[in-house]
Amino acid sequence: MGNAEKFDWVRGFTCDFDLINGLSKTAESTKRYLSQMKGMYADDAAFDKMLEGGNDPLVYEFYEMGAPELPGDLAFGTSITYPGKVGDEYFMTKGHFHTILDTGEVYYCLSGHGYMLLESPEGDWSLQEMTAGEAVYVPKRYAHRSINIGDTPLVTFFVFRGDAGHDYGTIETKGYRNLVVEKDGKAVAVPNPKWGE
Ligand SMILES: O=P(O)(O)OC[C@H]1O[C@](O)(CO)[C@@H](O)[C@@H]1O
Ligand SMILES: [Fe+2]
Repeated sequence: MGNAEKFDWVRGFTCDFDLINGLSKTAESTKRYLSQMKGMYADDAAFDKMLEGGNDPLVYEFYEMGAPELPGDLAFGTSITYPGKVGDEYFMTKGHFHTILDTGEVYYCLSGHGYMLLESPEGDWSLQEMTAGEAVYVPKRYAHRSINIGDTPLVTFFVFRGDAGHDYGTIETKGYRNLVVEKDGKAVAVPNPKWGE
């Protein structure tokens, strides 16, 4: 049974999410493996090397609970980005704009350490630091990507409008203007050499 049928979106329901690892015993997660992110990391050689020998690390997973795609419903769940790097670039989600660009989102960090990378279509961007207990507001119009800069899973709980939708087109074609890499043991933002390609 899929998540949409498991939960009563009309009369209400409860669902568990672990505070440390973010996983649910009730809902099924959606998993994204490294092979599904081809071209998204700056270092293609390091990317290909990590997939050698049939390896395909799990980069992140999240819960699509099956919220009705309507303006009055709320999609929510946890998102778990695992620790790791491709070359010197930290593991991250693909990231997306909302199809209805004028819709925001809230993320509350349950555990781990990372950044939410925000970027508007006009190129305004920022990194919002996430540690347990911090909430990040993703304003309408901003693309958002979670980046794990720690060595434990980065676990967040998110909520957004049910009909917002995910627009991956821009991110998959142009990318983000900046990347977050490890330099001298620190996480720093650097210009994305592939941006606009
Ligand atoms: O869209 P991406 O970057 O693959 O990541 C999915 C994440 O975005 C969300 O849709 C929340 O915006 C969650 O489902 C999950 O945290
Ligand atoms: Fe979103």
